[in-house]
Amino acid sequence: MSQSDALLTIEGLKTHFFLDEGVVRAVDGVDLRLPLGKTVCVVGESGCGKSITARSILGLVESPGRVVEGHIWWGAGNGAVKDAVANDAVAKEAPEPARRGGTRKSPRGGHRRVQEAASEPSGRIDLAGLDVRGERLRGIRGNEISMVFQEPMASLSPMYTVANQMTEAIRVHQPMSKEEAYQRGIELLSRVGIPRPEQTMEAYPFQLSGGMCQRVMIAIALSCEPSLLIADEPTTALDVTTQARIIDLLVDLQADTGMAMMFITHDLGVVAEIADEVVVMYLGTVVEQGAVDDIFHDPKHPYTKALLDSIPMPGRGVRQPLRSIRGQVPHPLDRPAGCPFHPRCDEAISGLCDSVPPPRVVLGEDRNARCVLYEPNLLDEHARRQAGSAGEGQA
Ligand SMILES: Nc1ncnc2c1ncn2[C@@H]1O[C@H](COP(=O)(O)OP(=O)(O)OP(=O)(O)O)[C@@H](O)[C@H]1O
Repeated sequence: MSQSDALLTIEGLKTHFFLDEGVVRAVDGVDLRLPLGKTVCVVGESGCGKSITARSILGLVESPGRVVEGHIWWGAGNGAVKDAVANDAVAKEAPEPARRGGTRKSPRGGHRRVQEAASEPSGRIDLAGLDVRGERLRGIRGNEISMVFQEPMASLSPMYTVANQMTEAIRVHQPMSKEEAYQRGIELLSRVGIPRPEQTMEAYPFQLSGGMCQRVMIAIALSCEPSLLIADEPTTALDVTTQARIIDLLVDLQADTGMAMMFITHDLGVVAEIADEVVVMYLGTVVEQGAVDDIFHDPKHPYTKALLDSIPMPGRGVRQPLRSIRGQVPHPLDRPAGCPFHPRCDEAISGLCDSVPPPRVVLGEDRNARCVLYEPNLLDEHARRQAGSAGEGQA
């Protein structure tokens, strides 16, 4: 992926919580890129900062947390979003529907707002620099970038019908009469596979199943035809069959609209099924990012290897036992020096990994890992130092 293909680029993002007990460095130097029109899955054990990274993008981090450093660049550089808009116009005239990735089939011109947003002198907007309560970020949130959360029931108000909530959400961002918004709501509910949308519009959320509520939330998220949908473990609260249906729905919608998707999950099976790229997070940093096949077949970071060793994989053989990752993710208040993964790492180098923050090493155009094992200069220097101190010991 070239720089110009990135819809969202996060650089050195730090989001900290300022507690009486100390500073929780929930996100502590995240770098990642989301390409236009692709699905990027973010994985990692509980507490490693996946949700807070997503919330930081949208300015939804609650006090006492806040973004303290870094950039969240929105809108592709070098006019790529504008190119996508132009391609979109071409796609509308072409007989074939738009393809997965890059451009989008949008009967309503959903990229228009990104184009306006990207028409800054730099071509991109730094979301980290915007006032979290300001108009600008509110305009982008739920308009260009939408989010679907874990708990659909908690995201919908039990006091209002689906129709109330949908029409209100639609009218916040689009100039429509109540009647038009109602009709649009019905269209959206059928699009997310709700069989009797008129009936569902009149229901209260507590009258619907968890899966139906999540479909309603997805319909609301799609109402503005976002360029990016962030889905934060959208199926965790649902039973297995419903989980599979919701994931299929998201994949279909993504292919249909060409929106990019940032999908946060613990489930590596889902990652294998839907991801174009994978971001692996550990204790507030991205330890590896790459194309899904590379990550699964040639993982570089010891943490990625350990995660993959802990799940059943086709071809591994039934007799080979699964290995759990030893130890636990440390609390961010108790962050180890050097590489945060070193106390649990089978490949850690004493005197190096426990003291030197690991560099982010670019391993290919779309591939990077944050680990000293891929930085020959550091390894050589460490080996020289070791040899030097061994020599002194003998003298
Ligand atoms: N309001 C808060 N106050 C203090 N610390 C917080 C707060 N919210 C999150 N954190 C801390 O930030 C860290 C990252 O949390 P986050 O929710 O992003 O993890 P996660 O990777 O999404 O985990 P999970 O997979 O369990 O959702 C955790 O250590 C968490 O305890």
